[in-house]
Amino acid sequence: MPFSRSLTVVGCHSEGEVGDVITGGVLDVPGDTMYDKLVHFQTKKDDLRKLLLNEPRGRSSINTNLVLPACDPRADAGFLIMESEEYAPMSGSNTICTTTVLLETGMIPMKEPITEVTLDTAAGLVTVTAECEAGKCKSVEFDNVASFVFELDYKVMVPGIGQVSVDIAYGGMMYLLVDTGSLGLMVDNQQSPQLIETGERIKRAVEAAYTPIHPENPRIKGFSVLVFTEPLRIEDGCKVAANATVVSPGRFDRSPCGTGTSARLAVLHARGQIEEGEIFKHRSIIGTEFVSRIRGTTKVGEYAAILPTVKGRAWITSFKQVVLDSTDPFPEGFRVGDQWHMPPN
Ligand SMILES: O=C(O)[C@H]1NCC[C@@H]1O
Repeated sequence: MPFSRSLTVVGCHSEGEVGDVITGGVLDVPGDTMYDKLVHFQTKKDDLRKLLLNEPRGRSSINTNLVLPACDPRADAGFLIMESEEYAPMSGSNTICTTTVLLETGMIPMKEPITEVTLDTAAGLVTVTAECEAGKCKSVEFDNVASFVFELDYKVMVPGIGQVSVDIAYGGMMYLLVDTGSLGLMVDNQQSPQLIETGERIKRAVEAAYTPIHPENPRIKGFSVLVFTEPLRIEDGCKVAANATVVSPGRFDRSPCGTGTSARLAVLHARGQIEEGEIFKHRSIIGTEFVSRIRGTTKVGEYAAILPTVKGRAWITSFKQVVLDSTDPFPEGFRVGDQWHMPPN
């Protein structure tokens, strides 16, 4: 066979966001922690992420997860999250997809009605509780890592827009949160091009002025994602908000974004707008929902932090064998500006 790579991949999406899972074809790599393994892939084996996420095998709006043995003996499995521009330390939609694939394919035995799984991620241990019935994960709830606010109402001058006020928070990835109404915009699919362009511009302007650094793992630094927020509303007695999450290089998260939901909960708590135990439903650009709450509080370095719990669903979409022909001229794929937001030179 002329193939230089052959990978077993289970296709999956969580509330619309694709989080495919590599279940075979990649050997474990050295590293004492999952973050060390993340760095190994980032610096020595980034061709795998590019092969799967770039065209022609991928597209701008997908993620791929790699299941690996856990480093922490308390965990059932480890996994690394590959996104278009980075390896995310943690991700909500990808945790829900990975858990669903691990349980529905029998890589970890499913126990009905509830299966508890501990996953080792680059951001730390994450406990997951899946509601299971007839071989299917009906919902997946994860106890995310401690989330906290770096800055509320940080002011930045954005070329072509003017002064913008942003909140800066960590929810497993580094977030910028911007009130959509403050820019005269709305969370609305019709406004997508404007939201994407504005979001990427704000991100670049804040990046030039501020670098958030995780106090307990300084290797986690710099911004990943921007969330356009809408004010809280009350629906059937619950706090609800829509969001549009701009993932670089400039596309929307199709899910409500689990780490973004965690960052939003940290901001809402810091502003006194939500209390421990209250339900917060976060809606995506396509109207899908994650249900979340604050399960406790803690500290991360000097920062007051919350412990977020987020619940959503995922569905397997395919079982595929992805190959690289050794004569393929694009072993790391390519990007084209009609589908990919190309950053300015
Ligand atoms: O759910 C999340 O946390 C995310 N979805 C894709 C981008 C983020 O990782």
